[in-house]
Amino acid sequence: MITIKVPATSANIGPGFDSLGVALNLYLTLEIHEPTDTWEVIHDYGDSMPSDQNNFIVATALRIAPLLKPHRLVVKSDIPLARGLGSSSSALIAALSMVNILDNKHYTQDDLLQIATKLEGHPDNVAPAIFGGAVAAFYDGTTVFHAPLHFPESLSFVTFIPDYQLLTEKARAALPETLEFKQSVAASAISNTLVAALAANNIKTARQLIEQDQFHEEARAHLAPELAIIRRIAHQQNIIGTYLSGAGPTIISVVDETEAQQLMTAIDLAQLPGKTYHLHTDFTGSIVQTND
Ligand SMILES: Nc1ncnc2c1ncn2[C@@H]1O[C@H](COP(=O)(O)OP(=O)(O)OP(=O)(O)O)[C@@H](O)[C@H]1O
Ligand SMILES: N[C@@H](CCO)C(=O)O
Repeated sequence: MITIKVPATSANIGPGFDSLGVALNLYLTLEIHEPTDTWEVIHDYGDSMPSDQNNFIVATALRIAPLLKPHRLVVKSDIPLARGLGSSSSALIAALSMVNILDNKHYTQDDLLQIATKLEGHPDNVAPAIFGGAVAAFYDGTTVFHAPLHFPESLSFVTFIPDYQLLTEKARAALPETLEFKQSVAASAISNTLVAALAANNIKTARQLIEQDQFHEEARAHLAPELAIIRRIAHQQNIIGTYLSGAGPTIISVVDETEAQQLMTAIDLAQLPGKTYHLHTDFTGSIVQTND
């Protein structure tokens, strides 16, 4: 049996829209079992999720390798669907890794990134899902350019996951078609300076910028009302900053390890519709294990 393990991811990290992302310690695993006459996908997502060739993982694999031989697959995941934690990206990477193995494609990580980004449309979930850690990336429509993004080791992620879904498609539809030049320059400079501040362990500057997104959070605020609420709660404490994870509705507060529990307690007291977790960076990225 072969097991593929892919981490969750939190994209944008505030002002880094469609560019910055970090892998987190929630995982999807895909077990490839014996060959079968037709595709079988065993999962615990319920009846709304297909269990045959129509399952997103199989359908993605067949887009790349239409003649791939059917197998029995077992999917387990603690990444909630449509919450802004990269569930679709984890499934996509698992599918491509399965093709790589079953069809002997010899894809490199960069090959996986180029294919996954072309399918997903933006690299900020798939890049950290593949490489692990935090990544800065740019996709020009043909090629993905990427580089590791340094996150100070002491930082972790207080993660509020609402109990409702928000499909990325809906959250992207809420975005403006254009952005005025002066605002675009500011939006870009904020993201650039945040990256430099994180790289320099300059927490003071990072704290001033992580909540200054100009690209997407305002346009999506009505779709993820907990962002403003949790920001107000978190501002009572000395944390780095709070942002909309990916396309939402998950809200993440970047905190020093020692401050996490105090913030989680304060968020829980607000009795918002969802659950709070203390997550950490996954530095490994997606891996393939062969179990005899
Ligand atoms: N393990 C899985 N197996 C099959 N389909 C999946 C799986 N995970 C995600 N999907 C598909 O992806 C959809 C969710 O993708 P979507 O991009 O809307 O949200 P997300 O990836 O969880 O969040 P974000 O992209 O903002 O991080 C699900 O509704 C389902 O169709
Ligand atoms: N950058 C993407 C991430 C989606 O996971 C968005 O915000 O729509």
